[in-house]
Amino acid sequence: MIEAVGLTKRYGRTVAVDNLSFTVKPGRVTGFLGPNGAGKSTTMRMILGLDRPDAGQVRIDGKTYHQLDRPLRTVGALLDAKWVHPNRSARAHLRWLARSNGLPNRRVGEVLELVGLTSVADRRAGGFSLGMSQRLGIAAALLGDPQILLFDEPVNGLDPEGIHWIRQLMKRLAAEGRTVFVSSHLLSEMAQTAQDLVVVGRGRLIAQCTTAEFVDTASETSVRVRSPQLDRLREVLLRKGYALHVEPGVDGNALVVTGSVTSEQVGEIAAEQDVVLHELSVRRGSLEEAFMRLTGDSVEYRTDGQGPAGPAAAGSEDLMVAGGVNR
Ligand SMILES: Nc1ncnc2c1ncn2[C@@H]1O[C@H](COP(=O)(O)OP(=O)(O)OP(=O)(O)O)[C@@H](O)[C@H]1O
Repeated sequence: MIEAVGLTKRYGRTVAVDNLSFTVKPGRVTGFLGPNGAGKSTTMRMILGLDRPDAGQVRIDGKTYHQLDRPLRTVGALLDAKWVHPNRSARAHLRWLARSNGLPNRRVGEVLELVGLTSVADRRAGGFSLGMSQRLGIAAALLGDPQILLFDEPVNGLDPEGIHWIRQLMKRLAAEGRTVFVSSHLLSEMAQTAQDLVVVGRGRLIAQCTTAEFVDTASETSVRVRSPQLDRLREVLLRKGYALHVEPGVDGNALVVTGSVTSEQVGEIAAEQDVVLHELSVRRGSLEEAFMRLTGDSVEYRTDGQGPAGPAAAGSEDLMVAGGVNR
């Protein structure tokens, strides 16, 4: 369990992390999401005692990192995959880490096997591809068999096979009852991996909830309907005040009904009017859509030429409180 309370970190005039409180539970993968510069790496560094908070605190199983007797046995982290002496082999690097942390040498062979690096373990780590370096970083994080794992952007630059491997590994570690906290920009990746989310913007908490709650509250669900009597259905729905648009498709035109609408409502209206339906499907919003909606105003640098945006939008927070996302 990781618990942050009022965590704050300033660099000169920049407030990198601003009164941030959240909890990361065991047995689940928790995604740490936020736009560039939102304070994710700074938060991870404070969890690991690498940066000192200006205010607030963060505890790992009730203790600060510096209070842990054997830190590597409690918490393992992948922060920077290239943090390894380039002339050392993967095995030598892990042996050195094991020795300096009082961990048994046999763990080196075990973690090399676990991350699939056994066959290249005696090669110079400096010649490793990014994917191999990520695996070595993960081997180092797992060396002390910790119950808590932190991964900062673990899938950055990886090919689909590497991404799939990391996704499965994180799920397995959580299924073993460990606490897995992982930051990423890749929303579709997080949607497939994380059960819980901590979402930040400009150092402040935007939401802490399950991934499903986040998507449901912050993005729009719509109903798609196809019918040989589409014009008639469209007319009735418009008369009843539904918002909709026509969507051309390979299987003919469809109506997409938006707003607070259920497939039951659309289906019943069609039945009342004796309109034959060929399709009635619900489309859920994506994590990406929800994320853009809630973090849109807290993006530090934009590509629309407007430069730095204002502080984390009060509007976003209103939306969350209203929707009950922020717990
Ligand atoms: N050592 C530092 N000195 C000065 N400013 C810093 C330092 N580290 C981070 N910052 C600033 O603090 C803010 C948060 O940065 P941080 O790297 O924690 O964000 P992030 O969410 O991890 O971003 P990214 O997704 O781009 O990695 C940014 O404005 C950044 O420029």
